[in-house]
Amino acid sequence: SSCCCSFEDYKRTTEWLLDQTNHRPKVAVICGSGLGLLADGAAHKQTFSYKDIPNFPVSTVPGHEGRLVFGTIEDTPCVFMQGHFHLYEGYSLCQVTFPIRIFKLMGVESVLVTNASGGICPDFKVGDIMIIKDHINLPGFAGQHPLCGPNDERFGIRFPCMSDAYSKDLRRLVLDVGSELGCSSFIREGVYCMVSGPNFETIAEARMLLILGCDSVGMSAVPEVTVAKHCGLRVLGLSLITNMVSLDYSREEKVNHEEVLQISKMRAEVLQKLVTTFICRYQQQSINNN
Ligand SMILES: O=P(O)(O)O[C@H]1O[C@H](CO)[C@@H](O)[C@H]1O
Ligand SMILES: Nc1nc2[nH]cnc2c(=O)[nH]1
Repeated sequence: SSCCCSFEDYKRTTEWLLDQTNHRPKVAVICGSGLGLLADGAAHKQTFSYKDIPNFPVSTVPGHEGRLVFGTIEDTPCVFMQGHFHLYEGYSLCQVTFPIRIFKLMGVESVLVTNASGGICPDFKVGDIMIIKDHINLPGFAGQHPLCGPNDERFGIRFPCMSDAYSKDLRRLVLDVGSELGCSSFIREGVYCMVSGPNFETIAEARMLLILGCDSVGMSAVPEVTVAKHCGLRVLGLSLITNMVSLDYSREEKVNHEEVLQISKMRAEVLQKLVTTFICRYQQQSINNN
């Protein structure tokens, strides 16, 4: 899975966007399944359909609007991806992570990745918000990795460190904001595991993930976070637990995407409050380096 996008491709898209908008975002928010609403709190919005942006992939999954929204949260210039891309859609990981490098070239400093995932940790409940502390890149173990192929030093080094992929400062800040908003009872921290999907886990797979130390499982985030870390962006990851993964053969519940969307729409408002307040505090504290 070597990279299919050249530096010129990234540059062309970046220049096109810089030409079309006066917004100069500092924070990028990636909205996961059913979480497009996170952009609603922004002012001075300017929206682009993915299909109109040169080189951009388009969204093919329900719950992903396929729009790039520029706007401000208080004084912070932001860009929101309403919908992101997945390996299971047939995209290469280079396409999946294409927007991250565009954000980098536009001057973004921090990326806030959100998504929906299934709870593995038995203490979790549906509706919990898990701050991603670390991840397991399962497709990466098998060579499905966004940084495979020639390394472009203009973005980052050949062998990036991943032990600090999720900024400690940003995690602390979102925990503080969460407790200030009275959300502490449903904010968790944990390890997110990426699988390629598109099927949900078998029970044996879910049990394996539990043994491996995963707290939740989903089909996104990890490629974007990896590419963001590679090019020096700070990362915060928030995963909404939309369902509990069956670990037990006696359980009758069967997960489906409609249920995932239903829970994320139900919790989007809370998550929006958390994200917008986080961005305000982020700006106030102007955390400059990790
Ligand atoms: O990770 P996001 O896109 O938020 O959504 C998660 O939910 C979808 C499955 O219901 C998959 O796309 C999975 O990755
Ligand atoms: N792989 C996976 N992705 C999800 N996205 C939302 N819920 C789930 C889940 O249970 N498993």
